[in-house]
Amino acid sequence: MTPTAAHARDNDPASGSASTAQPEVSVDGVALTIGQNTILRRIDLALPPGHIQALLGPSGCGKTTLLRIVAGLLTPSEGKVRIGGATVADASSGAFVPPERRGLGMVFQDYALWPHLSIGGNVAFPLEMRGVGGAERKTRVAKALALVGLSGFEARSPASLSGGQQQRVAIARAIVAEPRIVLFDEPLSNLDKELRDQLSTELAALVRDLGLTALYVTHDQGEAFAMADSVAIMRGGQIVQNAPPEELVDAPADPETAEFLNLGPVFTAVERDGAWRLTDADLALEPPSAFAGQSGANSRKARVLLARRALSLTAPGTGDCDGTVNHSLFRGDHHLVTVALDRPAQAAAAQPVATHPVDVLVVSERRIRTGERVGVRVLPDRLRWFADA
Ligand SMILES: Nc1ncnc2c1ncn2[C@@H]1O[C@H](COP(=O)(O)OP(=O)(O)OP(=O)(O)O)[C@@H](O)[C@H]1O
Repeated sequence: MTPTAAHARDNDPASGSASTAQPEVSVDGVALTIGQNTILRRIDLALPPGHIQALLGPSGCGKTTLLRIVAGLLTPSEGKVRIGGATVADASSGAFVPPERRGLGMVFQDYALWPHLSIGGNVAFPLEMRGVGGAERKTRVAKALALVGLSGFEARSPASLSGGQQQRVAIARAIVAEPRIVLFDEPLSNLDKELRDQLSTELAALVRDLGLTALYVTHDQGEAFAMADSVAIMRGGQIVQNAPPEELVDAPADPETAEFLNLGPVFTAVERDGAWRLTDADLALEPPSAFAGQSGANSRKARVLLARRALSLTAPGTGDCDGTVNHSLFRGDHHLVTVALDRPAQAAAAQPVATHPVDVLVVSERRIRTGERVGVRVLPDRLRWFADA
């Protein structure tokens, strides 16, 4: 895709009152219950103009449902959705603006191209719906196809295109009417990894170049982190954390989020005689003072994320803990080494076979053979502590 200049804005009735001070999209206290099922609980989101917001979470967490509520394909049981400052859904008043009047473009996982229409016909469809005349339609279709790298494809049929090309057509169709906002529902998940990486980079550049505000549903962390300004982590119908990717990596909100983001293992630590140690490894740790201050008199347990970025390898006896290499995986430009940390001396004596081995992942530049003894050094300010619930 070859982004050029920013699009002019449509005069859409749903977004005509927009001002740059307002969020382009806001979701306030949205909940959805269907029968006995609570699918979404009190969702709040505010997308400033030009913001790319990803919704990331495991299957069934409610990402698509939230997107469909913003799109107007579902109505919320509670709460309000505003687009460009105008209310488009409000459960308390019953206000509802239908999808075609929300000024949105949409891209779905399955491309959703009409097989009986040519590529040109598919891309022109939103313009036809708006009564745009033939000559202008042709120009705008050509421009949209050029933006996605498919100039001259107007007469082709969808069936003659590869999956990646079909998705480019769907993207052209979503932007041809120059919407302010585009909603993406797992747009790349039907494509193979190489194409996904390429298209996600191109798509992010296109969205930014056009100044679009985007809501982007995915279960692929790499895609969300590469594309989005902020990533909302969803679990069980709720947003558990919404932050820029760097902040999610630095400070995941809870152990489940740390594990979902595959940042490293989370272990239990206990405080005894003023010193904190892992329960199952011979490793003393220093918690941040703010965290130590938060623990009450009875709270002597915590959980701690031993993120890969907090650990490095050193010679045995020269780090914070020694361990034995379980295995080493070559990852193209580094080795990912799994180290079983040594158990505390008294636990090892009482119970020679570790019931809870503390396996940590450490990045290494050299291959290390299984069974080799190593030291592990910890960078205390890269640890993430969680008060035990
Ligand atoms: N019409 C419906 N009636 C009852 N339950 C529904 C309905 N639509 C969705 N659900 C349920 O709501 C939950 C959230 O679904 P949703 O499709 O939003 O999840 P998701 O995070 O997008 O998952 P996936 O990545 O698999 O698409 C699921 O448990 C789903 O079964």
